[in-house]
Amino acid sequence: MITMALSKGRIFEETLPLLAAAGIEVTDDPEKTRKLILATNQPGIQVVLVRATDVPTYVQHGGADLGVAGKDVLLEHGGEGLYQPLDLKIARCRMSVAAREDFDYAAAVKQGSRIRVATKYTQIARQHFADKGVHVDLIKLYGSMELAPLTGLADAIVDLVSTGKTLLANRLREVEPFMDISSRLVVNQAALKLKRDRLRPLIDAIGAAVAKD
Ligand SMILES: Nc1ncnc2c1ncn2[C@@H]1O[C@H](COP(=O)(O)OP(=O)(O)OP(=O)(O)O)[C@@H](O)[C@H]1O
Ligand SMILES: O=P(O)(O)OC[C@H]1O[C@H](OP(=O)(O)OP(=O)(O)O)[C@H](O)[C@@H]1O
Repeated sequence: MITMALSKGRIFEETLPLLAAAGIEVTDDPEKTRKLILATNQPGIQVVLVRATDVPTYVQHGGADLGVAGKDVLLEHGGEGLYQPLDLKIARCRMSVAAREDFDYAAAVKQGSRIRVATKYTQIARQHFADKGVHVDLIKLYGSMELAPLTGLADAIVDLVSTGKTLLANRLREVEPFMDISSRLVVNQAALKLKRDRLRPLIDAIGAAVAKD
């Protein structure tokens, strides 16, 4: 059996056409069933539904042979034990610094003052500010990051931006987009060796579907 880990929502939906191009159809709808193991039209391939942030962990430890995860999630995880053969070019967005409209980010950065940044993406944020030589106090959050500058918890946030609607709705300004994000196919390195005959054609078919788009 080949097991693929996907998260519900945009990753599942945007991966479906790539699987279809490889001849794989998921026969259950994750929005209609409470099942976490979904069958496909191929008896030897199943899909498991996990949290987006858990996909690398499942694949790293062999709970799944392969999966789809955002670059953001992979950078936070570290990518240990994972082979990353394909950028699937789905779930595209960017990682940005955002702040209140009245916060002078450029001046704060130039003056070399310490800034307080709230984020779910502490590894990515730490690396970004280290590259800029900016002193930063990071505050780890698990969601609703937009609230942090509005309540005085932080000067700025590091978060994903796509249309910019979430920032706009909360009167925040994108002050520094710094990384393009898309989702990658990740494969367990041991599984790639042991199940190579089945995994390689699957990876190649998905790769061909990405190239066609
Ligand atoms: N607004 C967006 N537009 C496009 N892609 C996005 C957007 N937000 C997140 N993504 C990408 O999609 C991936 C999955 O996001 P999704 O919102 O489905 O899960 P999540 O809620 O972040 O994860 P979890 O359930 O673990 O908290 C993210 O890791 C990111 O790479
Ligand atoms: O720039 P935007 O298009 O507003 O997207 C950005 C938002 O999307 C993500 O959240 P989440 O996955 O909760 O948002 P969504 O599913 O509502 O897009 C992210 O954490 C931002 O809050």
